[in-house]
Formats: sequence, C-alpha cells, structure tokens
Amino acid sequence: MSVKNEPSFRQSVDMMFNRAVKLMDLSPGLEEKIRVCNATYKVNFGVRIRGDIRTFTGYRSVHSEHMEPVKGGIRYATGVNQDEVEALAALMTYKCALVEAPFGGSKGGLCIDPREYSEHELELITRRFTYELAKRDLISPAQNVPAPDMGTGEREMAWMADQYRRMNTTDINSNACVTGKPPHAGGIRGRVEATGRGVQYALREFFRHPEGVAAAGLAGKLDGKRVIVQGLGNVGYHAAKFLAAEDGAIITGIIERDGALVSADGLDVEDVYHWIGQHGGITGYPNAKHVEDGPKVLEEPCDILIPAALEAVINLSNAERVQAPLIIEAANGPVTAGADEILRKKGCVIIPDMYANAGGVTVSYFEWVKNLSHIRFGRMGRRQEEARHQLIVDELHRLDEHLGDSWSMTPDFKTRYLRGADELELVRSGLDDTMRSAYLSMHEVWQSREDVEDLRVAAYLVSIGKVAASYRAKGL
Ligand SMILES: NC(=O)c1ccc[n+]([C@@H]2O[C@H](COP(=O)([O-])OP(=O)(O)OC[C@H]3O[C@@H](n4cnc5c(N)ncnc54)[C@H](O)[C@@H]3O)[C@@H](O)[C@H]2O)c1
Repeated sequence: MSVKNEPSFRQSVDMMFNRAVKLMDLSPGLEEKIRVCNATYKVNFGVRIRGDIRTFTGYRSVHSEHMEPVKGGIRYATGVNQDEVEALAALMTYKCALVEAPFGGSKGGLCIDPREYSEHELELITRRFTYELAKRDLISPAQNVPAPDMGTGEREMAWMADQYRRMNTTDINSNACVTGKPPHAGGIRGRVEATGRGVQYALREFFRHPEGVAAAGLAGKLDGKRVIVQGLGNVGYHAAKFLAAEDGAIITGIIERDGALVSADGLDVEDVYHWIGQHGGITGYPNAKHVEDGPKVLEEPCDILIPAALEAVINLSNAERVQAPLIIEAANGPVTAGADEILRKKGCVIIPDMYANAGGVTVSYFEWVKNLSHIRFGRMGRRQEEARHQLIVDELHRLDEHLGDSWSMTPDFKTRYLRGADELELVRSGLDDTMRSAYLSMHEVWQSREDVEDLRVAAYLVSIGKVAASYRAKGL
C-alpha cells in the first residue's frame, strides 16, 4: 500500500535506517552495503486456470546475505510490488539480527487475491511459483528459506516443500526449504501462532519495565488494558486471543477489510474469528457495534493499538488523530516514517515491527534446525527423559481422572501426545526467552543513550551493529 505524498514503503524503511546510522560510527561504504537490497528477482509465469492461461507476477528479493540462508515470508496479495518486497526483505535482515536468528533477509510475494481461486487452483499456482523460484536457488534449505506471510499459511508451505522435494529428490534436507509447514508435514508445533504469541510476549516484557510503561503514560500491567487490533488474520487473531484469554486485556475494537467492530466491554475474539471464517468478513456480526469506516477506529481511544494487517495504515493523514499511547507493530511497516515522527512528538511509544513480529522467524528458526537435525526438536538426554517420564505418567493420571472416557486414546498414543507437548513447551520457552532478551538489548540502548529517542532507533542500532560486525568479520 502506498500513500499519496509520502515516501514509499522502501524509502520509509531507509529513512528509519538513516535515523539510526547517523548515531553510529560506520564507514559510508559499509552503511550503503547494509542499506541496499542485494537483488530482486521478478517472474511472470503462466498457469492454465479454468481452461485459459493466466499470467501471474511474483517476486523474491534478497536484501542481505551476510548470513545464509536468507529468510523471509511469501505474501499473496494484489498490492505486491518490487518496492514492497524490498522493504520487507530489509526488515527481515534487521529482524533476524535483532533476535539473533542466523539468517540474512529476504521476502517474496505474488500479485494475487487468493480469495478468487479455488484450493486446487491455488495449489497449481503455488507449485509453479515454487518451481520458478527453486530452479534459481531462491528456495533452498541452504540459501533461501521462505515462510508464510499475508495470504499464505501452512497449506501453501506444505505445497512448496513438496514441490521442492520433487525437484530435488536426493536432497535429504529438503524439508528445511521452507518453514511454517504443518506439524504433520515436517513443521514444528507452535509455529502457526508464533508471531501472535511473540506479540504477547513482547507486550509482557514491555510491561515488566516501568520506565517504558511510564514513557507511554501508562501504568500497571496488561490486565484491563483496552486494545484495538487491526486485521484478525494469523498474527492479529492469535495476539488478540492470547492477550484477552491469558493476560486479561480487553479487546475493544477489531478492524477488518469490511469495517470494524467495537465494544467497550470487550469483544469475544474467538467468536468474531469464527464469524469471519463463516461469512468472509465481520459484516452482520450480531454481538457488537459495527463501524463502516474501519480505519477511523485506529483513531479511537485505547491503551494499546495493534496494527496487524497492512503497511502504511498510520500515515500523515491520520497520525495526528491517533490517540493510543502505545502502538505495537504486529504488521510490518504499519507506521510510515512521517507518521512515526508525529507520533513520537506526541509522546506515543511504538514497539517496532522488527522486534514486535519477530516471533514468526524465531520459531521458523527452530523448525529449520529441527528439519536439518532430522531429530525431534529438543530431544532430551536419557536422565532428563526418565525424569520427564514420571511427569508424563502423572499427567496421564490427571487426564484420565479429568477427562474419563472422552480421553479415548491408547496409552501409547497418550505418551506420544505428551512427548509432542515437549516440543510445544520448548518452542514457547525458546520464543519467550528470545523476545525477552531482544527487548532487553533494545531497552538498554533506549534508556542509556541520550541521543536515542525511541525503541525503533534502539532496535536499528542493535541490529545494524550486528550486521556490520558480521560483514567486518567475514569480509564482503
Ligand atoms: N504470518 C506471519 O508469521 C508473520 C510474521 C511476521 C510479520 N507478519 C506481518 O503481519 C501482517 C499480517 O500478516 P498475517 O500473516 O497475519 O496475514 P493474514 O493474511 O493471515 O491476515 C491479514 C488480516 O488482515 C485483514 N486485512 C487485510 N486488509 C485489511 C485492511 N485494509 N484493513 C483491515 N484489515 C485488513 C485480512 O482480512 C486478514 O484478516 C503483515 O504485515 C505481515 O507481513 C506476519
């Protein structure tokens, strides 16, 4: 999405980058090397759909190869263009560096509205797009590892992995060519909700630090905070659901493509999500007030605003009217560089995208490692296994007592089920740990340096520092 009279998404990311590098001591050459996108590949390919050949345009951009493979999602949306994938690829570089996922940055996209195609047609299109990318090493376990993004999910990743495998039958690591696959097709438990879960962990960590909370003019914890979410897709749905169910936040607004729902008493996220699933939008949802002009709800009073849909939704045209004291950028680039400045001057605290939505790539990293190691993630040593065994036996007793006949599985399956739960526990604790330590690294810079005004610049300083160190150590 581009906004009139504002820099493009790519330029906006560069302006934010420039604000940070001004405070660093990098040589101009290195600064330029980090900023620019290494390469962007554009493909136009044909697929026979409903008896006729249709041409689709796709992109894969590689921003930085200071670490390989490079990593980043593939987006299916009509607005996909070169500027957008390059901006998103750059953000991936900074994001991976910030959370210490050992990847360079990449991103891809296909200009398509997936709602216009049947599942079978989407599979044909996805397989063809995968073929086009994989034959140029733009999908490869060692070089470029996509993941889900807007408009794609586990299903598309499973098709991509299968297509890659067919093209590389002797590659024993083929499963690691994409992440975000379903757990029964080489994925990892906890990946599907990882980005939303990461948003929750990021907010929890933010509220552990009184200086940041006070800077936003807030107090206390997440409990009772009024939250507005834009986009009830993968990221927005999971973030809203976990914040409401586990932290006592009140979801007072949900903004979707076809308007917004508002309720001062709080919306039932699960109920709204199911309504959207059944009806294709929020229109007609009976248990809340419907606001036709959805984006207007971004300006409503609340404690925390979570844009979790598109880029540039908070821009020069509405930033002045945004009332939220705290914005967490679950989406990539939801605040333009111009809006960022306005909000900063108003005292709004922004938890920046490169940190806020890093949960996805963090758990993708776990999945990639699991695929490469060909071993169950977090497989334990014998002594730990024995201790764990006792816990499993106890847990089985507990489930038998509570669930009785409804827990109608064989003891063997129960054991395996609970062993599977180990993976989820490890994923969650690894994600929590990552989100906490990445926050601390930004927070420390934000609070200790007078010249660092906000968390975004702090995040850029930390991540650019790491990318620069990597280039210096390895040479170019
Ligand atoms: N999926 C991930 O793991 C992941 C990881 C990191 C960042 N992100 C970022 O999060 C954002 C959302 O991604 P997602 O995976 O949740 O996508 P998604 O396709 O699952 O969901 C997007 C949601 O936004 C809604 N939406 C679309 N246009 C809208 C509009 N104009 N106004 C209001 N709502 C609108 C859609 O209806 C949908 O419910 C993107 O910026 C993406 O880059 C996603």
